[in-house]
Amino acid sequence: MKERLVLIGNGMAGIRTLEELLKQDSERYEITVFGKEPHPNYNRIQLSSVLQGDTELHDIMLNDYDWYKDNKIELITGDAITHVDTERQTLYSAAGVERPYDRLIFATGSNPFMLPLPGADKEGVIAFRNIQDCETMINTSKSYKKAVVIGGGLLGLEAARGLLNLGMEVDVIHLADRLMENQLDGEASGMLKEELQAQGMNIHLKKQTEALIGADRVEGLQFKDGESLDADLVVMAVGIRPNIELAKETGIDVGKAILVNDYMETSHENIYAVGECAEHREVVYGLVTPLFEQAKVLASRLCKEDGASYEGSIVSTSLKVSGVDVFSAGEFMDTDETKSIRVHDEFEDTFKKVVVRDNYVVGSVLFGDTSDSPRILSMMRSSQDVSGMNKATILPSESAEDNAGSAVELMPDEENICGCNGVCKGEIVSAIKEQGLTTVEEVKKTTNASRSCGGCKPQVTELLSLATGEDASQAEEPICGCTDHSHEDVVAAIREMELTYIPEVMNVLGWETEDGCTKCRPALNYYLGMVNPLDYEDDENSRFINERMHANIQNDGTFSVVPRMYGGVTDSDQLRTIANVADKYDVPLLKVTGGQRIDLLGIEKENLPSVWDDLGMRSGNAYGKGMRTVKTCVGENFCRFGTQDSIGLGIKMEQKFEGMKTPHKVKMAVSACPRNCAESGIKDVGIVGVEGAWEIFVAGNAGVDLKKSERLCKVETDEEVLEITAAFLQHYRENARYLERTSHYIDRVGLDTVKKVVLEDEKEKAALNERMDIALSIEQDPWTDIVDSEDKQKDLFEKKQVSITT
Ligand SMILES: Cc1cc2nc3c(=O)[nH]c(=O)nc-3n(C[C@H](O)[C@H](O)[C@H](O)COP(=O)(O)OP(=O)(O)OC[C@H]3O[C@@H](n4cnc5c(N)ncnc54)[C@H](O)[C@@H]3O)c2cc1C
Ligand SMILES: NC(=O)c1ccc[n+]([C@@H]2O[C@H](COP(=O)([O-])OP(=O)(O)OC[C@H]3O[C@@H](n4cnc5c(N)ncnc54)[C@H](O)[C@@H]3O)[C@@H](O)[C@H]2O)c1
Ligand code: SF4
Ligand code: FES
Repeated sequence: MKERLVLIGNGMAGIRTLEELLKQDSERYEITVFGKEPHPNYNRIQLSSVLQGDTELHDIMLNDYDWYKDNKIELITGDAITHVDTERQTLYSAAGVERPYDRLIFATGSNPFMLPLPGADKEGVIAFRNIQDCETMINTSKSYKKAVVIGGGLLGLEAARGLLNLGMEVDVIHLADRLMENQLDGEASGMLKEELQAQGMNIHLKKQTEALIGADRVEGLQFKDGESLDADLVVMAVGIRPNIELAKETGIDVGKAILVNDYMETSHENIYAVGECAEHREVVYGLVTPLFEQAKVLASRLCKEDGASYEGSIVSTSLKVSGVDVFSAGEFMDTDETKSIRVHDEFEDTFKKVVVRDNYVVGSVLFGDTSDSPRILSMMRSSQDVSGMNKATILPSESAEDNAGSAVELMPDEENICGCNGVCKGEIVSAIKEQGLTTVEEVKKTTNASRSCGGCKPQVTELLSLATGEDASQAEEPICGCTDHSHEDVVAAIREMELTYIPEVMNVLGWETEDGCTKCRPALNYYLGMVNPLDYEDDENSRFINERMHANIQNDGTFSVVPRMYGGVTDSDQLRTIANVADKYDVPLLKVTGGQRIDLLGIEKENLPSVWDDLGMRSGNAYGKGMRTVKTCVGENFCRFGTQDSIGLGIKMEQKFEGMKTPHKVKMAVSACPRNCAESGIKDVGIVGVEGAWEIFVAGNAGVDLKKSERLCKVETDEEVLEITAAFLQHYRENARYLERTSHYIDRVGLDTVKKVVLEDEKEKAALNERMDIALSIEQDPWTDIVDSEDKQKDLFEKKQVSITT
């Protein structure tokens, strides 16, 4: 019989230990994992990127449910272990689950430290540690304005940048006299403060909070110096505390955390600890690089008695805030025993400092240009004696590098590229050459490089380009972890092999998982529908919840309903109907949207079909990957400046493209003069009236990644606008990757490529229009469809759903 191994804590260190263990001996243990959070293992580090709008929540899963299934691991999520009986070698959970163990791993991580201030229990006072915190911040930003972050360390500043991106006003309250005082000296910290202030953060140093004020919800902060500040949201980021209560109650020796030896063994036989909950040689780590090193050692200990030992780690950090490059490692402050080399370039706004003690590099701080960080870290890790070196060469100037080749090219093979996962240049290059890797995703899968914070992705991409001779930044990436096939491969296969349904695509292309995942299923559903519009039967279960319910789910589980109003025009009958529906269903909030529509918020799920029926209006498709709205200005009908009928054209466009499905949402606008009141300059398709003609702009984007649209052409008639818009959108539908906005698509392929087809090739323009007409010919109003079908209503509103909720 196999030994039973139980892991408490389904986080980054614990699961990395299992991954390493499975690599060494996949058959040795029968494994059970308990995780308090209701998710499979995700990349906690990337919560900052999710908050900053660079990544979606569904992209940060490291091991989805299939991974556990495929490796025969029993996973129990949303349930905490509350008691360990070491006599009976049995664990007990909060939900009453009981499991025996032969070996037990504590990987319980940390809890965020919450300052015990009066008022700290008020609504709106949170930490930043998990998916729920991240969702709370995103949702709060939709209704509130003022955020205050307490703590100007790594976490606080990453949270503050995220909240700024979400459109909130942000104040950072910091206790020390400089930001990131655990990582930066005064000079670098001062430069950081200036940069963050320029980005819009209000930073308060040497400020101590005395109380949080407000009724039920937080309304402000009271400081020790008598000052106060308004706040709708307070995020505490003042450090973490190892989660060791359970270990303590079990009788395991603890100090600051669970005490472990060089093999990650605790004071109890067959009980181990790894990650932030472990204390090794008086050090508790709070970064993934050392935790992954511990994981490797523990895995080898679990496989053999004479495995490697853990000797401690040299840690380095980088702040993940876009536009700010900061790196810090080891001893960064000057002392009587150290000397430092420093270069402060006030023209380029960069600062570099390397600290040397007894002829060894022991620390560094880099600001503005962190390209030297892998080399410096490598010198620290290998304890390189620099006594014989010309000290100036420790910090080479950029121009010297430019002449001699890129920094990555010049690195020796043993130098680390990926700090988080400890992967050196030689390892990556051999993997690329020996296994014929061509994409960053493949390198990530094979070597782990770039799997955590993603900070090393540019270097990995450069190595790929150097090794393959191709520009790897343009390489096609696999759709997701279920397959090695790229979006382009899959679309080509669907066309060439005439594939017609999702399981067939997965089967023919050798998918690695049985049912795919939340990334590939919606993409395949879109591609199949795009290639075979007349024959493909849409797979509702492969859609995200909003698209399946034809309404937007809100933070309290209710839905928002936006009826279609072509061109943003309504009349008194429609308004009366909407008002009657709002009264009948006690709609808590009626709101005019940015797209000039009326949003009925707070509708209960079971009332959706009757609300749609009572409204008698078509769906505004405000929830889907497809055409959303055409916003219009009043134009020549009423405006003094208007020379064109913007409303008329807007309505024609909206009627033509209503229901169109696209890789991502598409927003349009028509303004009747260059004053641009309908904001045509930030839309996927924006039309602007000029004397006797229309200018067509494309690929604009509002939101987090603000981008001004690019001018496609100028035409004279409404018909030409419709024809060129259809050709442009069909080109986008056929060639963009699923979830790629028009702005990213044009960035990738270039506007000239699109112009050649859409403007210069009459035959292709006509063919694109024809294919667009076919696609549009099958679109039906989804609300009417559901209202008219009892079966569909039962299916959607009575049966329990298999959901893709993120
Ligand atoms: C927003 C953010 C950004 C970060 N950025 C970086 C970065 O850029 N670089 C870096 O190196 N580090 C970063 N970190 C730190 C890094 O994420 C942590 O060091 C790492 O996740 C710790 O791993 P762990 O497995 O020890 O703990 P965790 O990932 O916290 O996992 C522990 C898990 O155990 C569960 N658990 C606890 N008690 C029980 C119980 N009794 N029963 C069942 N389950 C239990 C917890 O719910 C948790 O899911 C960041 C952290 C945050 C919050
Ligand atoms: N990029 C990264 O590597 C990264 C990003 C986020 C989080 N993390 C890790 O997550 C963990 C938590 O991060 P953190 O920034 O909360 O911890 P931290 O301990 O690094 O920083 C906490 C900061 O809060 C300040 N502080 C403490 N009490 C305060 C008070 N009363 N008022 C105002 N400020 C106060 C401290 O001066 C300190 O600078 C750490 O282990 C960190 O390394 C790392
Ligand atoms: S865009 Fe020009 S025409 Fe339209 S409302 Fe504004 S000023 Fe008037
Ligand atoms: S350095 Fe963080 S993933 Fe490579």
